[in-house]
Amino acid sequence: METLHGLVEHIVYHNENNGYTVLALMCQGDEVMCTGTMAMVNEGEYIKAEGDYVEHATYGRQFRIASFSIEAPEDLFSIERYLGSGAIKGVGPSLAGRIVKKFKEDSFRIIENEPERLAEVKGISERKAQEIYQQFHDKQDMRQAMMFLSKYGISTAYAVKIYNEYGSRLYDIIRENPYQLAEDVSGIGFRLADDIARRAGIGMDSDYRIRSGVIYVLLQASMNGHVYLPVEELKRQSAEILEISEEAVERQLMNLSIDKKIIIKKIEEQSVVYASTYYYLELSTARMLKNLNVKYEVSLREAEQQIRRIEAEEKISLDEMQKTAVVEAARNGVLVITGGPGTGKTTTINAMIRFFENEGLEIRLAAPTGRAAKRMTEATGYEAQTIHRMLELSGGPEEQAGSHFERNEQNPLESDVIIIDEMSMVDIHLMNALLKAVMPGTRLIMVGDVNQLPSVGPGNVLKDIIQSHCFNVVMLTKIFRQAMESAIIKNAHKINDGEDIDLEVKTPDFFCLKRYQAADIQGVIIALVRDKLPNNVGASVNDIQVLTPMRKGELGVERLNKLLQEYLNPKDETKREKEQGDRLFREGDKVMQIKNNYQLEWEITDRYGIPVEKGVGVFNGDMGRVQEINFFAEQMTVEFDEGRKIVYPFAQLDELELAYAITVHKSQGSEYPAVVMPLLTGPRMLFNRNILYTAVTRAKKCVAIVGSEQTVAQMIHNQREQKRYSGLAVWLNEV
Ligand SMILES: Nc1ncnc2c1ncn2[C@@H]1O[C@H](COP(=O)(O)OP(=O)(O)OP(=O)(O)O)[C@@H](O)[C@H]1O
Repeated sequence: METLHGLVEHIVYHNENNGYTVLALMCQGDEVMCTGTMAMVNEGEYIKAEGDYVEHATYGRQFRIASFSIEAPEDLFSIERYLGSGAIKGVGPSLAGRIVKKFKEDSFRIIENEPERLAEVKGISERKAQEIYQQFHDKQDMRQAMMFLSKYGISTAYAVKIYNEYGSRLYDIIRENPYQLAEDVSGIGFRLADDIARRAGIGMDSDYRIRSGVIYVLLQASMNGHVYLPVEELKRQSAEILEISEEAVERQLMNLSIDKKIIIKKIEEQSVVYASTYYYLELSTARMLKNLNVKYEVSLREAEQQIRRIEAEEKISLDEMQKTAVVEAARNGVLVITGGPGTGKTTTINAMIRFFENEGLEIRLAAPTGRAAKRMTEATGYEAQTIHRMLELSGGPEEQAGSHFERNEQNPLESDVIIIDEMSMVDIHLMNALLKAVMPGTRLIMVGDVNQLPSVGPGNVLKDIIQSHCFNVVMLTKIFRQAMESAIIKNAHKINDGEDIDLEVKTPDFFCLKRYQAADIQGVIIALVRDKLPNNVGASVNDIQVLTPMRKGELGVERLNKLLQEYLNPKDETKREKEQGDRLFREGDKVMQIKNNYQLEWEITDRYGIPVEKGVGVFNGDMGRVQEINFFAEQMTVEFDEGRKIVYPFAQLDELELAYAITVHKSQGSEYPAVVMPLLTGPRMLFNRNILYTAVTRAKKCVAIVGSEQTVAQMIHNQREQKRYSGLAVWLNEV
């Protein structure tokens, strides 16, 4: 380790998120380039830096700072320079000069201890003197806080957030109840808080710890799609992660309930526990949906006449159920249309659009994902948006809390009819947000396939709405002749009905290559994706999607991605790589965003690189390609659909994953020209009908199964699904 003392001459780069800084330091007349994690450092400051010189491939000799501290400037010139550096807002070089001229070496002491005397300087009012003191003080406060927090192993990025949230209260909070952080500071969860608590010497049986742990378990459950947990399940899981007894957990449930952090309810004779927010989310969703369900007087005779006209114009003859769907859509505030592939959902939507258009009503179409919206637009010739966009999502500084929808109860959508496609993917959060923006008097038509996997986010919205029996539901069951010609659609329906499919016949659009060793299967997958399928289906290698039920194992997402990356985008001197934990990203890689982020900004540029459109938000399941890795700026640029480019600071790369292979769960709502699916062995919970059905229905032109035909048969007959705890159907019947 070496020590440098010097003046921060220039800050070349500073990443707000993680504190990573590149700066030029003047040390005895020499300029030294330094890099390091520094939350708070300003041009014009003196620092003492400890670290080592390293040789950087591109930027040459640099000093890598391991730790640093701010030193008081020694001479008048330096004091003046610091004050005038912009570190204190409202003090520029000339004012700094006047302050130093007046107070000389005493300048800092005066600012700190007798700030009122600053007003003796020309151009400084009493108020300004106070402001200068405040800023000077805040800076020192913050520095002190950073030092304190670093003792608890808290990174600079979190330290800044904690400081901004609590100010000087942070000392008490860290010492007494660091679990508070998990509630207030985005990005800090129970695990991290627990770690801090351990360092602060807080006991395993602390009340705060147990309460925070219980909330954490409920939050984890919501990430697995549950809106609540049965009380027994909650006690068991909490006791397990907290390593304490279930009785100790039970004692805190009452306290949490008194504090309104949780709500305990009875559902079908069973005691269940909700995190409060989820309870109110479900309850208000139920209320709003019920309020929307008004009946409209529509004469059946006139409606049928209308439909006949549409049939003639569109040269189509609607099936009885399709006609019923159109009539019911006109008569009800809320309508659900559900059916499998090829049962005429899109055709029905089209007929409805014509029907409402003829009535002079204003219509809006939307779907939960960008891809689904795009497909809806193509199929109807009517512009469809994502639900997020329709509700005018606008980002804010804090995840979730700061971002909000411009369209809500105060500013509802002005539309007579709203048609939502791919409803199975809508979770309780999005449903609630949607309903807030839809006023009674608007017709809401929800279209989807209830046999698809439920939404990734919590809730079982479509299924619950259907099972509540509170609304009109039209089930389309007939598969149209044209659709019948597709082996994909035929087999999808067989799978859904629990019938075996014939894997002996190989058709170009549906075949099974039998292999019984994982290594063989891997080899076949590579050959299919890289060599065979692109030509056969007329798509690029990147459009062909490997879907697997699992994450782990030789045929799980993680292993397959490493393998496919090696073969489809191999190491190459011209492609930069970035390792992040156990992931390796390479320029050109196919990647997927794995959580909703309402803040990340995207930009679409024209061919000269000039931005033509900007926006915020990237969502769980969005796929893109790594365009550039930039080590100097510590960031990676990913290009998503429609050319939306997003710059990820390296610290945020954990929101991305390779996507050559993805789980079937993540594929919901997307369609691919060809789907390749390894199916050998795996847990029964994942190798079920629902998963197979969802995977098969993602393919437009070709399904290639590689593995064991017996596994396929077992999946068709395994109706076991992962249970989802959600109460929407119950509240729909109670409100
Ligand atoms: N009433 C009808 N008479 C004849 N053909 C129809 C009728 N309704 C739909 N079809 C045809 O059946 C096929 C499937 O219809 P459509 O695309 O509307 O179904 P879908 O349920 O939206 O399917 P997917 O979920 O696969 O998109 C299409 O080729 C369509 O032209």
